[in-house]
Formats: sequence, structure tokens, C-alpha cells
Amino acid sequence: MASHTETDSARIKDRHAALADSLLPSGPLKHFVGGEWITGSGDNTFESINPTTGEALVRVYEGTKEDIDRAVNAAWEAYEQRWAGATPAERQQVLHMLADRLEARAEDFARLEVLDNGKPIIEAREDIELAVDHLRYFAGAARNIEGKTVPNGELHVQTRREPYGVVGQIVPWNFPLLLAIWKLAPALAAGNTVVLKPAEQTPASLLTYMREVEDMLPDGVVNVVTGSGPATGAPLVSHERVPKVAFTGSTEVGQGVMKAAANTISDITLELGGKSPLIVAPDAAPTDAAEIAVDAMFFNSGECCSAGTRLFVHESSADEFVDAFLDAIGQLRMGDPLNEATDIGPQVSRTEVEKTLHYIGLARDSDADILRGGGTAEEGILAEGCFVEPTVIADIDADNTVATQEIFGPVEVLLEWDDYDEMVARANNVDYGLAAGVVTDDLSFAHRIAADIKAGNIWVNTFNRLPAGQPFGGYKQSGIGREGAMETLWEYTQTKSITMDLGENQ
Ligand SMILES: NC(=O)C1=CN([C@@H]2O[C@H](COP(=O)(O)OP(=O)(O)OC[C@H]3O[C@@H](n4cnc5c(N)ncnc54)[C@H](OP(=O)(O)O)[C@@H]3O)[C@@H](O)[C@H]2O)C=CC1
Ligand SMILES: CCCCCC/C=C/C(=O)O
Repeated sequence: MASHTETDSARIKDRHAALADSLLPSGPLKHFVGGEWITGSGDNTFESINPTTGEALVRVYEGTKEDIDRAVNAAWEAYEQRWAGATPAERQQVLHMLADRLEARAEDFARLEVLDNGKPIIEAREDIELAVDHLRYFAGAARNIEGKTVPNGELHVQTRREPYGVVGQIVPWNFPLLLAIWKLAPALAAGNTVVLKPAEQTPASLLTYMREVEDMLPDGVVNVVTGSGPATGAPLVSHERVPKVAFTGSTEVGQGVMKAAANTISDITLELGGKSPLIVAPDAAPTDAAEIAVDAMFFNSGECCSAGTRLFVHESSADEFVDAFLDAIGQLRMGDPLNEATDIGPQVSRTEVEKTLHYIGLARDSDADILRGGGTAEEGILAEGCFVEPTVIADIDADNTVATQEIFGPVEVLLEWDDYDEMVARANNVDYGLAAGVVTDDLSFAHRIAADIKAGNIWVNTFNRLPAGQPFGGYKQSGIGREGAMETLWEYTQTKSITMDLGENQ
């Protein structure tokens, strides 16, 4: 069982409510379209819930197809009249200003993420720091969009990289502002304008950020429409005037996005689910490996697409490792995510709690061993909020649903290995291929794993590290495309070839 930070619910609720009052307006937050704050065509609103306290945090409007049409039109107008004509230096300057403004209010934004998503404050600060870094990275990248020349006898080919125009972007709730910036920064750097829909569970930080930076952006360059996936997201990803769509979320919804984009042959970037293996080599020191494994799995309370959810431990050190791993989990402190000492906050919603408990139930039904955790916590705020104990499941077949499907909660599946080839085959035997990790001092072993595991990101002696400039994305059903790096700029542009006949004497 993890230890607890403060759990007194009345005091925690008061603290959260006071902070919400200081950071958010009292009325519903509106859509940001064409540089204006609008209620949209419908009058449906819904609440975003603070998952720590279970209380309403903020109310937002549910966007309709009409609102999406209006946002897409505003984005095209901004593209044609302003942003397409902006020089790389002008785009760079805007991105730097966006970064500076976020950095200046970093603590407020970190706290908003805690209120809306439930992530521990120490991790929310990392989100904001990384978001600032991505804005600065893509500010620089905006100056590096170049074509090439391909001489070929009398033919001279020259290429240009041109933006798509309007990009539709959909982001999930686990890193609300960070993932919005991951998508906005490269799209804007490349010269596109954007219509973005945040997740219905976590709209607060992005809308507050838009309020903060609206004076820096030409009207319509960034448009944010809130709402649910079916009502608001679906008309955006299937829109006939949106030639490029970028989506982060579940593989299941990603498949729908891909089908919708097929209607208009829109280009897509998909960053989807994962079930990433972390491989502990025979030479790994058990306590060091345990520390990496805890971070790989329980970072962001387990709500991370790349989490190291399948832990392959070498038989020779399994007993020692498992003791160190369970001890390290015992040191994790679950509780009020605003508390500096908290390592594990609530899951984002009751739905996610139920989903996680469902998988733990399946493990029990399969006679697996629950070595730690396995339920919700019962004390004070932990019983009222969406808290699930850090859970470790052992003695389960590698092909059991619990060991192959994305759970997206704090649930680790422990698997032992002896034969290298068999371990690699098991590690690769899932539909996902987002990430993997290896703990070893043996460089040859690390390289072998890096070559043999079919995943887009391999971490050696670390996990979940994503500095700007590192291309991030998945193999197999974990996605299409790469985010966070120069590759991403190419995904927000298309190549035009200009072929000139220079005559016979060239
Ligand atoms: N790879 C990842 O990083 C993530 C994976 N997941 C996985 O997905 C599971 C369910 O979480 P959930 O939030 O429902 O994830 P979804 O994949 O449903 O949501 C991700 C985003 O897509 C939107 N969306 C949903 N349906 C559509 C649609 N038809 N067209 C366009 N956009 C749509 C959502 O809107 P809205 O939520 O407002 O309805 C949200 O903004 C989790 O338990 C987890 O396993 C979830 C989040 C991130
Ligand atoms: C500090 C690490 C941030 C991870 C961001 C990438 C995760 C994406 C996802 O879970 O969808």
C-alpha cells in the first residue's frame, strides 16, 4: 500500500475551491473563435469535475457542428489573410511570446492542471516547463523550413514545403496543456492555422491560456471549441475543409478518426495507446531498476500512453527485484495532488476508475496474484476522489487481456523471463508499439533490445523522458507520425515539386 499525504477532505476541498476561485471565472468558459469569446450556436453546457474532490470545477459550452464550421471558416480566413503571409521570423517571434507568457504564469497553469486533471503538482510543473520548451523549440524550427533542388540533366527540380492551411487537432485529458502545445506549436511554426478541441474532462488550462495570449495571436490563427468527442470532435475530424488532422487518444477512437479522414483523404497524425515493456536485464542493480520501474509505471498516476506497464524481470534477480520494487511503491505518497509531497493523485474521472477496477477484476478472475494495491483507497479524500491504489499483478499469462490491453491506470503487470528470444517475442506480442525501456549496464544488451523491440521510443536506464527535439510516436496500432521534433514540422507541411526544363545544353 502506498503511504498517504494529507487526507482530511474538508480542508482539501476548501483549499481546492479557494484556488479555483482565484484562477477561474465564475460563469461558463466560452469557445475562442476568430479572436472572439463566443457561446456558440447551442446552449448546452457541461461541467468539468475536479477528480480529487469530486466537485464541479468549471462549466464549458458544448460545441456543435455549426460552431466547428464557424471556427474552420475563421481559421481559413486567418490563414489566407494573415498567417500564410507571415514570415518565418514573424512566426518565430509569436511562438517565443507564447512561451514567455506561459513561463511567466507557469505556477498558475500547473495548479490549474492539478485541479482539472488531478496530477501531482510536482509533475504538473514538469508539464508546463516542457510545454514552454516545445514552444521555444518550434520557434527556432520555424526558421528551418527548407526545400531542396534535384538537378537531373536538362530538368531542374526544386521543392517547397507548404502548410496545409487549416489543421484540426484533438487532445486528451492526461497532459491537457502540454499535449495542446505539442500540437499547436509545430502547426503554427509550419504556417498553418488551427481549430483545436480539448478533452471534455480538462478544458480549463487551455482556455485560460488562450485568454492569456489572445493579444499576441492574429484573430483566427488559433481557435478552441470545447465539447464532447461525438458532438464536437467528430465534425472537426471529418470536416471537408480540414486537410490535416492530428489526434491523441485511444486506439479505438483513433481508428474512427482515420476512417473519418479517409472521406476527404485528409492527412493524419495519430498518437494512440500503448502497453510498453520495461525489461530488467540480469545485470541490473535491483534497487536502481526498481526506481526506474516505479517512475515508468506510476508517473502521472499511470495515465500516460507510454507508461511501462509490462515489467519483464530476469528470473535470476526476480526475488530481489520484486522486494525492492514493492518497497519503492510503498514509499509513494498518495493524497492531495496540490501537496508538494504527493506522488500519486486521483485518476481523471470516475469512468477511468471503473475501467481500471474492471481490469483488476479480470486479473482476479484469472487467479493472478495481486502483490500490492488492487482497489480504491478508503480514507478521507481518498475515498471521495477518484483514487486507485498503485497495483502490481503477477502470475498472469503474457497473453491475458490484462497483460495485453491498455489499462491507463496505476496497474503494473509483472512478468519473468529467462530466454532472450522468447522474452522479445512476448514483449512484441501486443497490438501496440509505442515505447519500451531497458535497465542494464551492458551496452550490447541495450542495443540488442533497442533493435529487437518494435516500438517508436526506447529508453535505456530511464523512462518517459521526452525533451523537445526527440521524435515521439508509435509503431503498429500506437499511431502514425512523430511529434515533438523536426519530423513533426514535415507532417504539418506538404511538399510541392517545381520541375523546370532548362533546355538541352544544361
Ligand atoms: N494515448 C493516449 O494518450 C490516451 C489514451 N486514452 C485511452 O482511452 C481510454 C478512454 O479515454 P477517453 O478520454 O475516452 O479517450 P478518447 O480516445 O475517447 O479521447 C481522446 C480525445 O478524443 C476525443 N474524441 C472522442 N471521440 C471522438 C470522435 N468520435 N471524434 C473526434 N474526437 C473524439 C475526446 O473527446 P471527449 O473526451 O471530450 O469526449 C478527447 O478529446 C482511456 O482509458 C485510455 O485507455 C485516453 C487518453 C489519452
Ligand atoms: C513528461 C512526459 C510527458 C509525456 C507526454 C507524452 C504522452 C502522451 C500521452 O500519454 O498521450
